Amino acid sequence: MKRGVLIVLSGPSGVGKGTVRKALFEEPDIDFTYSISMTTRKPRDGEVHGEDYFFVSRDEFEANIKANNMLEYAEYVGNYYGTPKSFIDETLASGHDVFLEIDVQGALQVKEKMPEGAYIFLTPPDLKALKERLQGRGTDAPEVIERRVAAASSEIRMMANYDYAVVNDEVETAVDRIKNIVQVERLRVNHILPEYIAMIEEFEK
Ligand SMILES: Nc1ncnc2c1ncn2[C@@H]1O[C@H](COP(=O)(O)OP(=O)(O)OP(=O)(O)O)[C@@H](O)[C@H]1O
Ligand SMILES: Nc1nc2c(ncn2[C@@H]2O[C@H](COP(=O)(O)O)[C@@H](O)[C@H]2O)c(=O)[nH]1
Repeated sequence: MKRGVLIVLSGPSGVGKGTVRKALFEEPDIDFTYSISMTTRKPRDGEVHGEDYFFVSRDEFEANIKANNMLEYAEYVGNYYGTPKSFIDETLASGHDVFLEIDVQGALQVKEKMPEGAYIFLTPPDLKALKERLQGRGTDAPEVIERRVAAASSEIRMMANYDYAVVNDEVETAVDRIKNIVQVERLRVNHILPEYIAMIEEFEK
């Protein structure tokens, strides 16, 4: 069976990753499996355990790190965030595409381990717009917003390590750009070749 495509959407906090991901998942021709992250951050109003995140204590998160259960993890503005590993392996092996929405530190860790994925950096039109989006979201205290904007400057420099850059000027345009990227990914030799190798091995038995 052909493995699924691993799609990693990353970029600074407040750029619109969650907004773009939700709009993408509503498209009728999209059938990606979302990887639910684990975090020690407290839930925001309306966030649901097991849907938005697995909300856990610091002790529980650290036990998962020790048990080697995390594909990647990062400490971001005072909290742990990470991707449970077994879910990713099993979903890709079953032929389903997996979509990760994670920060820059985490995305680069995943790229080291799984270079075959599509690494997409979502970028704001400019830093003023980024700050306004964080303020407009109304979920973070002013000092947290300052820390997130400060982190964005160095994160944007890390764009060089990604395969694709998508500007989130308009949500619908960003969604279309990501859909085009995934179509190209399906044509990459590293996605198609393993199926042919398996076919040849079967044929030569
Ligand atoms: N293209 C856009 N134009 C204007 N506002 C946008 C756009 N995309 C997202 N936003 C707004 O920006 C704010 C931040 O978006 P969102 O929460 O999706 O960002 P995020 O990158 O997922 O943040 P975090 O990494 O902190 O979870 C939201 O209020 C959202 O409505
Ligand atoms: N390295 C990881 N980063 C993650 C993961 N899940 C989410 N995130 C990123 O953390 C920041 C802050 O998120 P918020 O929900 O508190 O606003 C943001 O950039 C997320 O994309 C993960 O599993 N690993």
